[in-house]
Amino acid sequence: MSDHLIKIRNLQRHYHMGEETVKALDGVDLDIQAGEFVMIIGSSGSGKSTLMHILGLLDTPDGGTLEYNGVDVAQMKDEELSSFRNRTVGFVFQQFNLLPTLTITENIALPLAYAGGVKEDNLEVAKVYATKMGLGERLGHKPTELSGGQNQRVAIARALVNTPDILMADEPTGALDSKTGQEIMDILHQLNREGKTIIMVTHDRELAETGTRKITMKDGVVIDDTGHSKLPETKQDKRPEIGYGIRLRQLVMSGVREGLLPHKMRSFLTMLGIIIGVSSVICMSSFSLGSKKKQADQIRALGSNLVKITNTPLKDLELNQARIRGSLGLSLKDYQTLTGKEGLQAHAALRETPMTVLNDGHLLKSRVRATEGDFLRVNNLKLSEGRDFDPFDQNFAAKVCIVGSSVASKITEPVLGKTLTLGGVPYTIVGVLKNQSINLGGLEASGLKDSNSDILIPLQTALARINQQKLRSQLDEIQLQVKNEDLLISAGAEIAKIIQGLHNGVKDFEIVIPIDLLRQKEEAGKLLDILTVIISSISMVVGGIGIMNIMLASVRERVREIGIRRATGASQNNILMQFLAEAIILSATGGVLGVGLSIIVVFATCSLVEIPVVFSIPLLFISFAASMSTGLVFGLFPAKNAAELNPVEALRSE
Ligand SMILES: Nc1ncnc2c1ncn2[C@@H]1O[C@H](COP(=O)(O)OP(=O)(O)OP(=O)(O)O)[C@@H](O)[C@H]1O
Repeated sequence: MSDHLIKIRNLQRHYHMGEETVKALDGVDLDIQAGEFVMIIGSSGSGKSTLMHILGLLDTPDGGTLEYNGVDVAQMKDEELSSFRNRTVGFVFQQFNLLPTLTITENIALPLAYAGGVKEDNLEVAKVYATKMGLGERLGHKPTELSGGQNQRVAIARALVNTPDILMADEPTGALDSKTGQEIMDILHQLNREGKTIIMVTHDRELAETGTRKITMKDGVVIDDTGHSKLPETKQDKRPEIGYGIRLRQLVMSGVREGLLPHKMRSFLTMLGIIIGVSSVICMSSFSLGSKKKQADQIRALGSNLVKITNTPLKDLELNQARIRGSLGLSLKDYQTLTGKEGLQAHAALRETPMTVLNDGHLLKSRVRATEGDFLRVNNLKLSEGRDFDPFDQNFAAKVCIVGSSVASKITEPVLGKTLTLGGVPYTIVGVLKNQSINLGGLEASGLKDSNSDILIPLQTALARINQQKLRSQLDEIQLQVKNEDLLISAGAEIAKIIQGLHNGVKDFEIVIPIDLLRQKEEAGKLLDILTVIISSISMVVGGIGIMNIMLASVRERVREIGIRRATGASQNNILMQFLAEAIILSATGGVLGVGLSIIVVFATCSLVEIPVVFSIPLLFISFAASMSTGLVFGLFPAKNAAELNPVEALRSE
């Protein structure tokens, strides 16, 4: 342990400006003991402030050694240096160096925040110090609302709040009138009497005489050193040791208050890229999910687990060749063969039978379809009244029909039992179908149609009437409903094989699996999804660049603030985290606004175009996380810039 509080040997600090080298300190040797009141005097440019900055560990020497209580500060890392500035020294500057956005209590509490204190406690301690300095009435004021003398008292309170061993004052009365200056000097002398070591730079020769020791500098060296008597070291109350570092909540709050709130419009515009990126990806995904769900629901509403075998109408030569090769087109035999297979839940056969339909002698626009099997069940059709065809109707080719809801609406009540004339032959209405309100936009290729304008007749009745058409295949469609949706594709392949065999290899049929068509559409839609992600990512990158740009500007604007924070004990890490927190808050707020906006847009649009509202919850979280990461990635460079600023240069900036 050294006898001296401070011991410096051959201290050098040179500034290089082009060819020229300014030797601000050119070999200073000095020992300072605890309890001294050291006045440093000298002409302008003699190196006083430079010495003070090096003593306060705000600047590093180019040569020589500086020891505090025998510890060489050259060995200290940034965290230790910052902790030292925070706890061992307190600075008072000529220009006060208070943060204009903070109240005086908050300014005084700043070193406590970097000492890791709890905010509420910090403010209480700060109030005690403010009151000690006669500022009890002005606790909630901002520095711009106080006089120069009051501001300097705030600065002294801030310097003392962490009960440092040494107070360093650089021209503390320089910006004050003589009366106020005297008051400040009285405070410093009182502090010295209480045991505080004080090192003060001054131009004032009279003031210089009031210390316990006077050091005169010229051209970077000490030319005179008078009056240093060994003083009894006084014990000072130390604050209990607490972990060094600032709390995350305080970092976030200072980011919001000093970085974002003073520039609300700028902050909002900066967020726009993120808002657009996040909301566009969520909206596009919701629209795509919603329309997929709607189409899947529609397909299921028209009969789930369906495999349809449709007859391919052939013409002329092709038709003749097919018949010569032994294929009669889709036939009852095919139907009977297929329905004998396992794994089916229900089945139906269908033949389109275009006919003129007359109701009471008036033409009725409709589609006549001859059916066999569980046509109603397979196609998810329900009867609103009457009955389905029974085996008797089929076996005896009964002239009965079932009408769709819109056909029924054109017939005078009661509909059941009425007669319609189909192709000149009267048919009795035995059943009426329930209305099927389904919008088939985009899925016509699946062969799905609503049945409201249909008139169904028994297949055997139709075949009995039109058997003479030799070249026409018996059936237009066979519908099979399989038990297990997962087996649809394999069932389709198997069915194709069977019919190919029955048709002697003639490919005059087609297998349609409606739900598979939807899957194929989804596959095609993936390109759009990828495109959306790419566009959103570009938007995020643009947003990120916006954030980086604004953060760089913010760092440039706040260089002095950074210097003040460093002087009160902020480490490089604290500054880095502060600006990073600010960038992340900016982007995360953009993310939240983007998510909020997308929810509004999705609800509004979906209700307008009648698609179900579907959100991918993981995507909401992913988009938000992506926005936060954008802030992290693009905020890192400006935050690093801020952290690496030289504290002295930062303090000197205007
Ligand atoms: N960042 C810098 N770059 C170049 N030269 C510098 C820098 N900082 C200080 N100097 C020079 O170093 C010398 C000492 O400066 P310093 O500020 O320590 O003097 P001072 O005695 O405190 O002066 P004053 O009383 O006018 O404040 C001066 O010549 C100054 O121009």
